[in-house]
Amino acid sequence: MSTMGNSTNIFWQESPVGKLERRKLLNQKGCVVWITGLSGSGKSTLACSLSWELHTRGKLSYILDGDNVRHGLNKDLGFKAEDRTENIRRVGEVAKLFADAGLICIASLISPYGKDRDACRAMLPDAFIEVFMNMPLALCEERDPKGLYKLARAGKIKGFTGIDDPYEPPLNCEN
Ligand SMILES: Nc1ncnc2c1ncn2[C@@H]1O[C@H](COP(=O)(O)OS(=O)(=O)O)[C@@H](OP(=O)(O)O)[C@H]1O
Ligand SMILES: Nc1ncnc2c1ncn2[C@@H]1O[C@H](COP(=O)(O)OP(=O)(O)O)[C@@H](O)[C@H]1O
Repeated sequence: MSTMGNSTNIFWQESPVGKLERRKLLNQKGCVVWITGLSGSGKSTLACSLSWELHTRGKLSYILDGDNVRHGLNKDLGFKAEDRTENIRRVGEVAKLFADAGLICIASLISPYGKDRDACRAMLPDAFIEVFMNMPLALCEERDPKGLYKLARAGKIKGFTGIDDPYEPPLNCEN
């Protein structure tokens, strides 16, 4: 029996089909590619290219994109620090399930805080590849495909990453 968080008296249920069986069936090893960077740095573009490239090679992948996940699972979350932390925690847990299922899970989120990314890495020993889109703020702001930097500079969006909210570059990424 284990006690975790607010759930008590819960028991881990084993499954007859395990990670190794799934690995054999799919002929691939599940993992998480975690793409972090400023808005406009190219996270979604890279996630899509990678997913397509894997598909053409017969590898099963799935993209968890911050914008998309915020339309459903995380629609209750905003952009204050604790909401971003919860956003990353939930996506980390979902990514862990996908990796356990045998997929190459590509998570594409700003994920601005180092401690939150490190917590996800800790959940996935040997299966977490952190990719930093190391683009200067000025370039992202010049691209501004959604017009959000313009709104943030005009004070119409508060707490925008890189403008008036922090982005902590990774210290231990894989690229
Ligand atoms: N305040 C603020 N700061 C940053 N980004 C904002 C904000 N408000 C809305 N958006 C839009 O939300 C997208 C980022 O969502 P994420 O879930 O990746 O953010 S986070 O990881 O929780 O920080 C981000 O998408 P990308 O441009 O693809 O990064 C923006 O379109
Ligand atoms: N390698 C690249 N070179 C030039 N432009 C790019 C590159 N990657 C992405 N872009 C462009 O930058 C903009 C932001 O890319 P996007 O993938 O939406 O970023 P993010 O998901 O980080 O917000 C888009 O207009 C996209 O076409």
